[in-house]
Amino acid sequence: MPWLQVRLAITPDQAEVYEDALLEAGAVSVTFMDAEDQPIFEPDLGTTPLWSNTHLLALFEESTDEAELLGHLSVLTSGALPSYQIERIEDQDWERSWMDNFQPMRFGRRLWIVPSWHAAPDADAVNLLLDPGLAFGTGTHPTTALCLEWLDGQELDGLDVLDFGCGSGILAIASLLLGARRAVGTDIDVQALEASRDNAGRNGIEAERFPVYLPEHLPQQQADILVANILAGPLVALSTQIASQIRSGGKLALSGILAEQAEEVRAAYDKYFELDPTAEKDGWVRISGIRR
Ligand SMILES: C[S@@+](CC[C@H](N)C(=O)[O-])C[C@H]1O[C@@H](n2cnc3c(N)ncnc32)[C@H](O)[C@@H]1O
Repeated sequence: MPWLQVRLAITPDQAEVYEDALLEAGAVSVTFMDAEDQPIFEPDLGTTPLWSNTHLLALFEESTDEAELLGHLSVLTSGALPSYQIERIEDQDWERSWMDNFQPMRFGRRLWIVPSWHAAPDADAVNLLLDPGLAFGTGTHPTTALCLEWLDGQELDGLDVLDFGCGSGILAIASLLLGARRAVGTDIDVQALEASRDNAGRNGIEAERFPVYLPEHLPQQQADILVANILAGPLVALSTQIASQIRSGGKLALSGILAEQAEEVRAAYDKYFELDPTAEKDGWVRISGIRR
């Protein structure tokens, strides 16, 4: 059955009012989505935080009259309707209509991230097929992009990689497709581990080449390459562990760090690594280096 989908661009403080108004206007479902692939980390207990730019997607039955619906919403929100889009969508498409915005992207020279439902623009490139599921990591966020560009520039043939905070598995899978022998992923979120396994399968990577673990079960092995796109706080707290999981001469790339946090993170890693100059993209940075 086709549906009428209303998409509203809102800020977190508007969420409750608009969710209530949409339900009252007859929406059969209301979903919140990140408009910019921004991570939300460690919410305070008892809170349900939303992204600073959130999209609210509401589905109405196809027979719903658009003009009547907008009039009703306008009254319910005291005339302050935010910017909106209305479209008619097929039943099988509605959950995934947002994916239209996720297009193939190239990182560095060889690597493309290709949504799993899209044809690869360059069949001869290194194409990573991705369906992020509920986990973070599509390449649209600057922190992921910084790590993918770094990986594309490395000689990874035959190396072992550790992806700390693997999310969708994007960095580990990219490493494997770029020639790594094996990648290990770890994440505190079981949905991320599931998404990583699914995305590995989608790229023809056998489970033995990309085992994933909750941090408490992560084997204490040393990798040749370690990537960690987490956040400055955890990266500083984890610096000793992260350093212990890279062999001498191995390489590290960290991201999830805001430009103003770069010095604090560099200070925590400086004693273990010969650090490269900090790379920056849209206010986020990457810190990389070689294990002493
Ligand atoms: C910004 S996402 C990065 C995902 C993917 N690696 C990427 O680059 O797009 C950070 C991920 O780290 C995970 N995470 C946060 N703290 C962690 C910790 N202490 N140990 C392991 N994973 C952690 C989160 O659950 C999330 O999936």
